[in-house]
Amino acid sequence: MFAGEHINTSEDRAVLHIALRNFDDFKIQEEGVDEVGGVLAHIKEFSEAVRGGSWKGYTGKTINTIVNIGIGGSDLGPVMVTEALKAYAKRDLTAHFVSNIDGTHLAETLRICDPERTLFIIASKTFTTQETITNAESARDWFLAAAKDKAHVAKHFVALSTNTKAVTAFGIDKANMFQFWDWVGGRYSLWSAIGLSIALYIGYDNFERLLKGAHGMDKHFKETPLESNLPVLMAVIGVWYNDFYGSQTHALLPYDQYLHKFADYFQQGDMESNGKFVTKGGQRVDYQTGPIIWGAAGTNGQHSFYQLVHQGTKLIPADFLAPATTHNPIAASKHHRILLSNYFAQPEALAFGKTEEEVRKEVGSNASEALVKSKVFEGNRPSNSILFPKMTPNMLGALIALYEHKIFTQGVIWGINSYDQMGVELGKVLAKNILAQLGKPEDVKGHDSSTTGLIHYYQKHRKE
Ligand SMILES: O=P(O)(O)OC[C@H]1O[C@H](O)[C@@H](O)[C@@H](O)[C@@H]1O
Repeated sequence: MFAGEHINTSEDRAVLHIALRNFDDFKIQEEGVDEVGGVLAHIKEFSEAVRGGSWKGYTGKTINTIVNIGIGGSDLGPVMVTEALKAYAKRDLTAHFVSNIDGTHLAETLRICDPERTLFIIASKTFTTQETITNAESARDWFLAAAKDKAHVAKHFVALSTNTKAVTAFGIDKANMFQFWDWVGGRYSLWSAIGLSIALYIGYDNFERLLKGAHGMDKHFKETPLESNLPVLMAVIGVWYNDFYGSQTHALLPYDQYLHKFADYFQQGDMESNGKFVTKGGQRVDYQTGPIIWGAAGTNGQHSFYQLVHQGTKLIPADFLAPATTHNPIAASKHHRILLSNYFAQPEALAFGKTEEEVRKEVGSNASEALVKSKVFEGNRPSNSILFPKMTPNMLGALIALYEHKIFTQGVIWGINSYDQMGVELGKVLAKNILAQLGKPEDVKGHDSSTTGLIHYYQKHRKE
């Protein structure tokens, strides 16, 4: 990976998200790598102009709202990072993220935007994704309904993409385009131009700290002996439970409200990378590959799904993550102490449980056998605990890179290509065919009885 080899074999591409945060440290040979510094300089210049007020809207007002329009890797990274680092945000710049094609997502966002002070960021590696382009066109129509003159689009729309031709065809000036390259996978792209919304929200200096934190983990991963290599340790522990103990999922449980989107982010990062059933050589695997990633911020999960985690019939390896120091020490950090006491207690309970003997002592001799049995915790349920000083840009960068390299290592062990995503294509093609048939019942052709019946029901009951 670090040498720029085309390890994304099906697409004949290098995998070089590490080059986006390299700061000329590792020598990397690949076309475009030498342009990373220029794009970062453009991000710095632009974010400082918007945040400093020198970039004005079409009526001369400053920008106080950014709307990132993108989906998947062009949305989830910026969403997770801007939430995780909200403590570093200027509170006079609001960030919104529109991803779903459901008109509700854009409508509810535009309802609270002022066209004179809103900057739209059209984020799309391919600049062909149907949801993003449709949302971008509707946002442009909304803007022009107020601004009237197309010349004003340049002040309120920028693009993040590898596809210059499509960007200019959409009507965004090349000067307002922030470029990245094919060797940046969508789910690994928050370090690239896709991170513009992050730089606008927390400032370029903090965005750079995020990059440098990730670079530190890159160096650790590249240089540390396997037995002390954090991504490798997490990878092999995960393979151990996934492939030798049959666990089907892996829970990410951050005891930090700022990290409440962490599991959402790695649903794409892990499941779109390692949700594969064919090896790079084309053989169907006869072993388990990528786990189902899920999770929620603690302590909320404890009041939702921990019953199953503790006493269910599923083995669920879990990562518990927490900062030793909070950004919000309200009530003299009483809240943080309670949060952390739970962060320490849950893995202990999962590992060591409660024996029948301990339960009997608690409930007394009159208790029914059924009651005693229902209060036993079998324990022996595995978890990793990750504790770090504070949720800072540098630490978040290191944490994300830790998981990126864990995913890489597991993909290597499973012999799969972690960097293509053939599985997202079929649904798109079928949807396109169905879209063309939604007019009249007689247009509906070539589907199974269930799909046909559903479409006919929709055609009968819709009110448009
Ligand atoms: O950034 P784009 O090109 O709009 O793609 C958005 C998303 O589309 C698909 O779901 C996949 O290809 C994802 O990997 C990608 O992140």
